[in-house]
Amino acid sequence: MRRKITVIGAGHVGAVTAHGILTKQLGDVILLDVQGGVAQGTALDLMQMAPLVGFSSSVQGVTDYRDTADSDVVVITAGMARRPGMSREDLVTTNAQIVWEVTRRAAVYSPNAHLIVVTNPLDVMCYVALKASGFPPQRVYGQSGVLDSARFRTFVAIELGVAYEDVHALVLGGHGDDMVPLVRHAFVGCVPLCYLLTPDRIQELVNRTRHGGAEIVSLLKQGSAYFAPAASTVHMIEAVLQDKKRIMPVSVYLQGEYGLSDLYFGIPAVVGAKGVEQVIELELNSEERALLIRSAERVRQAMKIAKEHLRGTGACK
Ligand SMILES: NC(=O)c1ccc[n+]([C@@H]2O[C@H](COP(=O)([O-])OP(=O)(O)OC[C@H]3O[C@@H](n4cnc5c(N)ncnc54)[C@H](O)[C@@H]3O)[C@@H](O)[C@H]2O)c1
Ligand SMILES: O=C(O)C[C@H](O)C(=O)O
Repeated sequence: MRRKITVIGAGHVGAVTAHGILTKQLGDVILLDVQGGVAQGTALDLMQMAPLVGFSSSVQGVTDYRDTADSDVVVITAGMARRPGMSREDLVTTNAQIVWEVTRRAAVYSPNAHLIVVTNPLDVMCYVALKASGFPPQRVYGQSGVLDSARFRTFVAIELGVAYEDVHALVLGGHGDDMVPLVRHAFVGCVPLCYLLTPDRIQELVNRTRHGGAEIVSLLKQGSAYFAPAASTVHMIEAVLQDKKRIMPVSVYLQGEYGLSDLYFGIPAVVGAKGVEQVIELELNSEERALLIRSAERVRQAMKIAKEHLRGTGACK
């Protein structure tokens, strides 16, 4: 039997994620949006690729959560994207409300699903989805580090003129301007990055990675990136549905790991059929630890705003 994947939010990221799921034949897609015509129109457009691309899965655009019942994976992309001059945290109250509502409704119909959160500010929205769903943290996690790491790898590969897939690098921490690209853990082939570029040049690539989302927002002007974010999300869905046990940075609920508790934060994890199957604790030096703590502080500040907002609306205690 084919797997069922619901994508909530049929905007830029949602539509391209659905496209990736279909072309990789990962399962049937339900695309749900609060704007009915958007979900239906996008689904029809995607379906008409089938004879050309050769996939056999189906895609349906809906507005009714009953159509999402018994999904294996629910991807949450619903919400506002930022505009030039905004930080991701500026979206926190609007998107907390949306993510709370869509998660509660989806969770009722798919109590055994994995929830993969994409909406920003990412780490806070994962927390909102955890509380709204009541699911175990192992099945509620977020996409950010796969994208941030892909950006870092891309910039290094371009700089050195080597194949993108031969650059291995990890970006940890919150999905914000204080994210932590781990230079000591970056390799080109088997060669440490610090042997290949000067510290100043590496720092420039680190800074470009940290602001990689904002760079695209400032160019697009109407919204934020979506091709690489969707590809990153599909990479995670594939790891879950095919039980790949891939190691990737994921926003996971920390319960003491890295000395942090009760927050979602990007760290390397093993992702497979059970969701976040293992959290990997890297040996960090004092400078890396300090950067992670600064990033965690920023996530906590935005979490506080989200919690106060949701309490104020009566959504949660
Ligand atoms: N985590 C990441 O790495 C990452 C990357 C890119 C974008 N994002 C975030 O993903 C979100 C979506 O980005 P986008 O570019 O697709 O935006 P978009 O505006 O193109 O699409 C958002 C969609 O959500 C829908 N929506 C809003 N409220 C809804 C609700 N209550 N129920 C159902 N659907 C609802 C809208 O109608 C719209 O179609 C943003 O918050 C953005 O910041 C995160
Ligand atoms: O930058 C954004 O607002 C969208 C996303 O988080 C990204 O990193 O591209």
